[in-house]
Amino acid sequence: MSINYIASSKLPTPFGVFTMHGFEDSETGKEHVALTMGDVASGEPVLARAHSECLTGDALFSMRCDCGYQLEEALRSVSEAGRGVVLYLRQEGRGIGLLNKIRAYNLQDQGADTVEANERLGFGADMRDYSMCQPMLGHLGISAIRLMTNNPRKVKALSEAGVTVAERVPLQVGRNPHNDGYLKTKAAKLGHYLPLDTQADTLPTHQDDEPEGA
Ligand SMILES: Nc1nc2c(ncn2[C@@H]2O[C@H](COP(=O)(O)OP(=O)(O)OP(=O)(O)O)[C@@H](O)[C@H]2O)c(=O)[nH]1
Ligand SMILES: [Zn+2]
Repeated sequence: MSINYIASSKLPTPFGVFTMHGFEDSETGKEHVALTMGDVASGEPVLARAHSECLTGDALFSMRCDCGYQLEEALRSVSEAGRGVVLYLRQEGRGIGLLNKIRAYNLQDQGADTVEANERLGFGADMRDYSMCQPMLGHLGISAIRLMTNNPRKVKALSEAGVTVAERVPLQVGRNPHNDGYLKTKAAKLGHYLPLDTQADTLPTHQDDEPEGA
């Protein structure tokens, strides 16, 4: 694993102006991004998200998963805290790539769950690698994070990769009738801290937000 820092720029968003830092993994050619806001190098644990790419959820408004909602909530939370980092990691489809994820979705359309679909295609349930995170955070001067995730395996993997996770911050947003089964499978088979028995629509989505004073 060899992560090279390439360049930084401003990134204005609906949640405020972030600084975008681009990195390249010279072994895989993957291009990763970190968005920061505020003084992240002060030594105090930094509110952080390690977000795995999901083209369908992050960019195409898919309701099959919770990724897009989580990305939006993470950016909003960092902005509200005035300080934080979102790592956008280019490991689509839990590491199997976009086209294999579409193959997996096709199997899910026929009744498989998200884990069974990966396995039928010959992949593990989760093929991700977090070894780029410590070098990216290190470059930004971040020594400890408060990680926004529902995935205890992500906390463990990051810790094993040399990142100090001072705290796990839950990130439960975007449950809807289309992703309810997927979220239940994540809780039952992948160990995510998500309610198993909650009906869809009982967790908040940004679309459900009421205006102030309503
Ligand atoms: N193979 C596969 N990947 C999926 C599927 N649905 C979402 N993904 C990918 O899963 C990744 C996100 O992982 P999740 O398991 O949803 O969540 P997580 O990152 O482990 O945990 P959180 O930090 O709580 O979000 C992204 O790379 C998505 O592209 C699916 O059905 N099959
Ligand atoms: Zn997704």
